[in-house]
Amino acid sequence: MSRNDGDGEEDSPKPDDKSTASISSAAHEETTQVNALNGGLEPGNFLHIDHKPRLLLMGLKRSGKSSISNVVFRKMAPHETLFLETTTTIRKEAMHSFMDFQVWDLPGQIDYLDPEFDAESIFGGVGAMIWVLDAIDNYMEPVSRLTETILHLQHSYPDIKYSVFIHKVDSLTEDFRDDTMRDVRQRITDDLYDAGLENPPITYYGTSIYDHSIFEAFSKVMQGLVPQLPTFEALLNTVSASCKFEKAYLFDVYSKVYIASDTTPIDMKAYELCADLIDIIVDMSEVYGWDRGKDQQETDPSKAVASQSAESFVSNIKGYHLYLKEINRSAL
Ligand SMILES: Nc1nc2c(ncn2[C@@H]2O[C@H](COP(=O)(O)OP(=O)(O)OP(=O)(O)O)[C@@H](O)[C@H]2O)c(=O)[nH]1
Repeated sequence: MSRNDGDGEEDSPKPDDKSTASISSAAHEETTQVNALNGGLEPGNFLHIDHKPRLLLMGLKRSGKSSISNVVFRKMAPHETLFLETTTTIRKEAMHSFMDFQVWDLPGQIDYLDPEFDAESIFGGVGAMIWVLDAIDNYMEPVSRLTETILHLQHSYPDIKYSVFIHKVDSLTEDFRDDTMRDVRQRITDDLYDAGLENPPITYYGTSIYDHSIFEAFSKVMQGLVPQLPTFEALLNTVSASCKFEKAYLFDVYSKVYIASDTTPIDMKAYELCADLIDIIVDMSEVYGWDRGKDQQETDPSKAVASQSAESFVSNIKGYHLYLKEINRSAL
């Protein structure tokens, strides 16, 4: 697919044009609902059946956890989240990409630090925890709940990586957003320092479901769980250098989370355009696509890179040329 903007630009990229490759994985999602109570979370049952890195979405009620999960993994329109009901069960989203992830949305009303609670069933095997903090609400309680949680878990589960999504920042002015982010960060750092934990492994992101910030933040968190990240980055560096791309991403098409990118700085405008292009391609393939014998592709690497894979080129959109090429795990 290509487009000429009418000012004489040709469809093919020129060396000095901005070209961005988004290389996307064939992936699909599945969702399982499980009972949040201990009885429904027996280790060895579904928890440890496979060793997919697990990512937990935690935070107080109404902070926005389910909205994030629905917008990123189920393509829910952001305004539809206004009608979401309180989550009472753990919701699992599985992402089958170059690496299989599980994302668990934990109900806000359960006290996971209760000694009666079977912590191993939730936190055993967790790679990363995202703490969703509502930036437009009083954040004293979520900050103290987060620090309690980290202090409680740090000895038994020292490998968990923590991220704080300072969420709903679309409702804040830019200045207030920066102040809020600084303040939240300072409070968490101070509280943990007072409790004896210096330099906690926490990363902070300002997020909103109403723009691409949530996808960008999720991508960064996921990348922290990809052991092959340096290899992917090196491969993407090679692709960029050989093809004279300004930036190359490896996307999971269904979530628009990028598993890796080359090591040049992220250009948010280019990322947003790539994400929009993926939306268009996925929507069009749902209308005009055909069954491509997925199983055969998965098992036969030579067929995986055959001509049936999706490919798209968009010329000179806001000064960028976008090239999308579908690959899947067996092609690597
Ligand atoms: N302005 C704004 N509102 C948001 C955002 N994300 C979520 N919301 C709203 O926040 C409200 C609560 O969202 P939920 O996703 O149900 O919150 P939750 O954390 O899952 O709540 P529980 O299920 O009770 O634990 C909804 O009305 C959402 O529309 C955001 O980025 N910006």
